[in-house]
Amino acid sequence: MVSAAGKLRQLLRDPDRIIVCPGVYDGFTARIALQAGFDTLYMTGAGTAASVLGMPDLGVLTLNEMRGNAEMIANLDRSVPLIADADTGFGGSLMIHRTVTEYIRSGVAALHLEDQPTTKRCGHLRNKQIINEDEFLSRISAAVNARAQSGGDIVLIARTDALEPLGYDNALQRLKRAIALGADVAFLEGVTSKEQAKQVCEDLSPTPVLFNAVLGGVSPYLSVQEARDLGFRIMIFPGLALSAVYEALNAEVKHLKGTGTTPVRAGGPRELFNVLGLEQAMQIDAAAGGKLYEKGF
Ligand SMILES: C[C@](O)(C(=O)O)[C@H](CC(=O)O)C(=O)O
Repeated sequence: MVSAAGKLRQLLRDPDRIIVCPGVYDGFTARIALQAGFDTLYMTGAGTAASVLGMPDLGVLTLNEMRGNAEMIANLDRSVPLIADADTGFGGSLMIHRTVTEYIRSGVAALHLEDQPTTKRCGHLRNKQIINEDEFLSRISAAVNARAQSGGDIVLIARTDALEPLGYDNALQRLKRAIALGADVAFLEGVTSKEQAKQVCEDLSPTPVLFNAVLGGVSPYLSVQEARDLGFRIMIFPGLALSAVYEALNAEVKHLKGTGTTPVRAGGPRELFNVLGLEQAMQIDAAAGGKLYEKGF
């Protein structure tokens, strides 16, 4: 069986293709994206912090929390590769070794590692701090070595947040050196214009470059087609599910609080459970000779 990373590598081999990954952060949002037919997913750290901890994206998640969430999402449908956030790698070289090894064991197809200190913040917030280049490259080396020693595979995405504090040339150099060490994909966080977007894809060619579509963030709005035309090979939408849930639920709780009523809906719990695999659950029981669900629900 081809590994999750192997599947993602196959998709990356087609130079005309852009891999589109809706950002999900739990089983439910992942199932909704899978049902819509996406063939790759992205697990957002910001969304994981929000859903697991009820906290903002400020480097408070531990490896176990992030890895556990990624493992659950990656294994809902193992034919769909999951790209997962690994923030700063959660510590020094030994921790990064452990992070990469455990993400591989968990069935994650790709992870991104960045050059912020462990007291990081979302890349689209202001006044970011940055670790020095040698430290960043040592993170990347630790990841590359861990992959080689694991006997498995994972696509390594080097992310730099150096653009805002240090400028384009410095950020580009970090990415080039990370690629030379064995990173497979480059991620320039917080691209500020379409010209810069095109430039980074050209400057790093033929290495695939990822575009982080944070709606309302510092980067220009790009459609999938525009991102592809600019040269990007992967596009993630980290805030997609978070914003949709926030807007929809915010309106509903306010409505309930204000009026004491909720909207009347056609679909009940069965429709939601169908998205979550009700049919497969029935089949599993029937295949084992069970009669629990033979009359349906
Ligand atoms: C991609 C990202 O790391 C994430 O956690 O999903 C965030 C996105 C966000 O906070 O909206 C980032 O860009 O830093």
